[in-house]
Formats: sequence, structure tokens, C-alpha cells
Amino acid sequence: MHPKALIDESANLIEQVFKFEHPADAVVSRYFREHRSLGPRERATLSDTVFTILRERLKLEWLARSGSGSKWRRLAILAFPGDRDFLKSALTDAEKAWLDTSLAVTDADLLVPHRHNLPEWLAVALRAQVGAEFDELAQSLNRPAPLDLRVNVLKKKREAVLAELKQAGLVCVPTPYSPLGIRLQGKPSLSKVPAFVQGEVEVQDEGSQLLALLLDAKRGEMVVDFCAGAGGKTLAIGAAMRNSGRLYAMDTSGHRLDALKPRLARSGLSNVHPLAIAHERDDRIKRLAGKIDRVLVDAPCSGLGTLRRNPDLKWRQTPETVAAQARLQTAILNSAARLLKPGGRLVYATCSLLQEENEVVCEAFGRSHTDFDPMPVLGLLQALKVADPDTLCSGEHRQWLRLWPHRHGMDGFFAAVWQKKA
Ligand SMILES: C[S@@+](CC[C@H](N)C(=O)[O-])C[C@H]1O[C@@H](n2cnc3c(N)ncnc32)[C@H](O)[C@@H]1O
Repeated sequence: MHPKALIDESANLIEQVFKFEHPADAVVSRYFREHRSLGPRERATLSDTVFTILRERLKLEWLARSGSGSKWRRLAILAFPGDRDFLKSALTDAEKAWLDTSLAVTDADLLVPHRHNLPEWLAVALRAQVGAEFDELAQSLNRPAPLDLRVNVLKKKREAVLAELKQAGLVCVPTPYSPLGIRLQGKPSLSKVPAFVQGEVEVQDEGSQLLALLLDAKRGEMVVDFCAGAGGKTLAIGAAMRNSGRLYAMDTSGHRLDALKPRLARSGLSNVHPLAIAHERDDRIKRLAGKIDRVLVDAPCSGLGTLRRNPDLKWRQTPETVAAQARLQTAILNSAARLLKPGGRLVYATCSLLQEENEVVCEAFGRSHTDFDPMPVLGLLQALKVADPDTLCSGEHRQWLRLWPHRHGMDGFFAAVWQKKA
């Protein structure tokens, strides 16, 4: 495609994404479906351009205040990922001069918000938590995430899968913390890799693997994955149960649970029972009250721990949406807790970095549920033989799991664990 047309396509797509009516990846996918003539290289260029702008929005919008043409065209030029000479062949002389001046700007010329590229409310909340580490955190949130796999222990051991993947030409290493994880170099397509086709591995961020491990589900138990979605953690829990017992995968989104079905088929699991519920107080949940050994609440949240993958979330979330999520999280956690039998384990998790969705929700739960004893995550990670467990925990009693992209190279996750008193 001629660079002029490519810049025009980028500008159109950026304008659509920046309405922030839908997640950016959904808007990009729809655009590609509606523009079938775009080839793989053009799609990669458009997608890279859009995600760079979402990551570096404040800096690029500041640079785009000068220049000519529409704001979307200026952003498309500034974020163009390909060859500079190829790009310049599509520009006017004035645009070329403006681009050279813009590219000469260094970090020292930028104001603080143009360096961290976070909305002010979020920058304030994160700085309050990590203090001097804030710049490092902000930078890590703007770097793309690696591609991690989880080994399906039902089918193979990690060493065997690593050897198989290397044989298939992939560059990979064990993940530093999860005993089940493999980190790939780059973003290779997995659709034809035998280990993937045969269900020996699933795509799952290392942090998500640790959350499923914290539930520590055992053979023959009754387990509920309360917010199962498309079942990333369900599959890990089902394998830990060695395909025995009964694992209910609940969610209010039947559409998401449908996406679990092909993954279940590949995984070889037959102990999973998907259950679409209307809301967290659904009658089907009441019928299971007091009967369940372990419950995972992987709560709906702001997703602000996943900015490496979903940079649009920092522009789509607000203090008001976060407060609404915290109310829903509290309602879901209270309802899910009723499922547990005496001695049962409850795990609450989010992929948010904000205390409001994490410690604050859990401290309130602890105050109102004196029939639940907190289980410090540090001891649980030690028992699971996770490397460097102390660095993964926070709180006075190391009771919380706290994963940070800049410290651990994982998405930002939080978890708390309780045991229902016998
Ligand atoms: C963080 S996602 C779950 C991700 C999933 N556990 C995984 O590992 O792939 C949160 C899920 O909660 C679901 N959800 C939202 N409100 C809910 C409710 N009231 N009760 C149960 N699930 C709910 C959403 O549909 C969404 O799939």
C-alpha cells in the first residue's frame, strides 16, 4: 500500500479508537473485518500505530499541537512504526520539517505528565503507593507484555514441553516465579505449534498462573470459579484437580463462557461445568451454599494492572468507574463467600493496581466476616515452592499477593486468601 494511503487508514482508525466507546482491540478487529483488502503488514503497522498512541497519548498529543492537517493525521505520522524514508515520501515539506523537530524532542524537554502518560488521577494514586519507584512503574506499564504459556500438567511436564517448543523453533525459557510457566521470545503464532494444538500449553500470563495456584484445588473437591469468563483460570484449576471432582465455571456473561468450550476440548478436562448466572445472588448459587471446598473470585475490575496489553484502559477508566467496580466487587465477594463449607478456602483476586479495588475491599470483607480467617499469602507461596515469595507479598503480615510490572515483569495483580472457620 502507498504510504499516503497507509497514513490515511491509520488516521481513520485512530479517530474511531479515540471515541473510547469500545475496547481498542475490539475496534481494531472490527476495522480489519470491514477493510479486508488490508494485508498482514499493513494491519501490523496500523495496530502498532494505534497502540503506541494509546501508550504515549499525552506526549504525542502535546507534540501534535503544532503541525498541520487533522489531529489524527498528525498522531498517525508521529507514531508511524516503519521506515522513516518510506513515511516521508507521503509527507509535504512542511510536515517533514515538523516531524524532524518533533523527533528531536528529548525526555528532558518534556513535562512530567508527558513522560508518564497517565491521567492525573491515576498518577496520583500510583505515586502514593510506590513513591520513588513511580517513574519505573510508569515506564514498565508502557512496554509491551511478553507472551507466557502455562503447561497443562494433565498432559506433560514443563521440561518436556520446553524441549518440544524448542524443537518447533521457538525461543523460550521457564518463567521466573510460576513453576508451570514458559516465557516465549517475541509473539510467534501458536495455531500450528503441536504443543498448543494438543492442549499441552495454554496462553496465560505468569501472574494469572500464580492466582490459580493460590486456590490449591485438590483431586475430588467441589470448586467454584465464580467469575470464570473465558476460563483462563478455570483450565488451570481443573488441571490441578487432575480432572476429578466438580469445577463450576460461573459467569454472568454466557458469551464469555461460550469461549471456554473450545479451550476445554483442547485441554482434555471433563470435570468443568459452565454455569451462566444472572447476577451474584442467582438462585443456583444459593443451592450450592455451604457445599463448596474452594472458591475463586477473579473479580471484574478496572484492569489497570494490564495496561501493557490494554493501554486504552487508562483513558476509559475514571475515579467514578473504579468506585462502581469496588461496589460490585464487594457484592460478589460477599455472595461467593456463602458457597464455602467450614474449612473451605476463598481467594479474591483482581488485575487492578488500585488499593480501592484490592486492600480496601478485602479489609471491609474481613471486618464483616469474622467467620473467615485470613491466610497470609507468603506462607501459601512458600508451600507452593514459588521462587522469592517474599518479594511478591505486601501488608503487615505479608497477607496480600501484590504483583507489579516494574518489579516482577508480570501484569499487576492482587490476591487475598481466607479460610472459613471449621
Ligand atoms: C477478570 S474477568 C475473569 C477472567 C477469567 N477468570 C480468566 O481467568 O480468564 C471478570 C469476569 O467477571 C464477570 N462478572 C461480572 N459481573 C459478575 C457477577 N456479578 N457475577 C459473576 N461474574 C461476573 C465478567 O463477565 C468477567 O468475565
